[in-house]
Amino acid sequence: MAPHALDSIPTIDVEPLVRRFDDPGLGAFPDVRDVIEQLDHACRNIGFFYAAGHGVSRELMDDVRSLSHEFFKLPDCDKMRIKMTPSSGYRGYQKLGENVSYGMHDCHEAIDYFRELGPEIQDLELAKTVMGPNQWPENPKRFRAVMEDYVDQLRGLSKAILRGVALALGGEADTFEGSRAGDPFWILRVIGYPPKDSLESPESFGIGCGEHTDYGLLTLVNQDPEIPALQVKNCSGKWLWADPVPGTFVVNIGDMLKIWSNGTYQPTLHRVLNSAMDFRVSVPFFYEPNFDTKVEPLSFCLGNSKEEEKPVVYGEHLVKKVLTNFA
Ligand SMILES: O=C(O)CCC(=O)C(=O)O
Ligand SMILES: [Fe+2]
Repeated sequence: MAPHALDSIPTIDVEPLVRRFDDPGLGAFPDVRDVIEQLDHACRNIGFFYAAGHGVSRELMDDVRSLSHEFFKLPDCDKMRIKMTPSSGYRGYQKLGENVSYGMHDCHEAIDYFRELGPEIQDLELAKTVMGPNQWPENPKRFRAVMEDYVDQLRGLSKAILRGVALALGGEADTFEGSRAGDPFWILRVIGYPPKDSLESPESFGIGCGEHTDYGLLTLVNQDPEIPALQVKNCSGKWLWADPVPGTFVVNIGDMLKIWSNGTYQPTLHRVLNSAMDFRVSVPFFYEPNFDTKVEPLSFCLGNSKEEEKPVVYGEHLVKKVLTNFA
């Protein structure tokens, strides 16, 4: 079935899925079935939705963003103490304009955190590019503890949402667990976008983050309220605003879900515009497959599309993207 162009991004109350996620009969509850239907509709037709009823407290979501604002206000010399370099495994702080999307410089500054890899993965040649401990700033003092708690909670939430996605695709609830994504890689990006009037050349720097799809499984974005910035391209090519809805996450699917679903669920192009008068913080959390997993169409999705999706090893896809993301 060809996707149907939506004119707005749906909101899904995922509460029944989160509350019952460990129940062996998950897919049989009427309230969960209702969520699954909505997930299927959103993932087929736009690849984006707002998640409400997710159980992560407003206080924690707000704290993550306000600590990020505090960090970005520090003098450059303090921020550069946790500078990202190839030898830091591309973990750490990047100045304004260093990040690149499809060859274009993005107008943002950011800190990247990646899951630290276990000994079995560290021996893989491929893993060497992104190896290394994460770099935590000395200030704000609570930064590390809050971000680590946040990552733990978002891992749990992503796993619950993916059980719903697996059921929506017609598989077992644990399809994205075990050797597929049971030991998931993850990325946390703490991003700061400058206000429009601070830009030397708003024409060339108006793009906070160029048009792209996300490369993993599921992304959960926690964005500042009241600053419209994120835009999503629907399947008729129209840009829709993903305006902030306080207390919700903007959730979108990534390239790996396209392969596993054999094209049934499409990752959607999106971008960020720096058109606001205020400094904007957004903190996307990327929930990914296991680092060494070969991602290939699920058996029950074979035949869904005219052309079968080609398999990729997730870690290879990640490393390729990381190496082209920096100036
Ligand atoms: O800033 C945002 O809201 C989203 C950023 C984004 O799309 C990304 O980092 O992949
Ligand atoms: Fe993105």
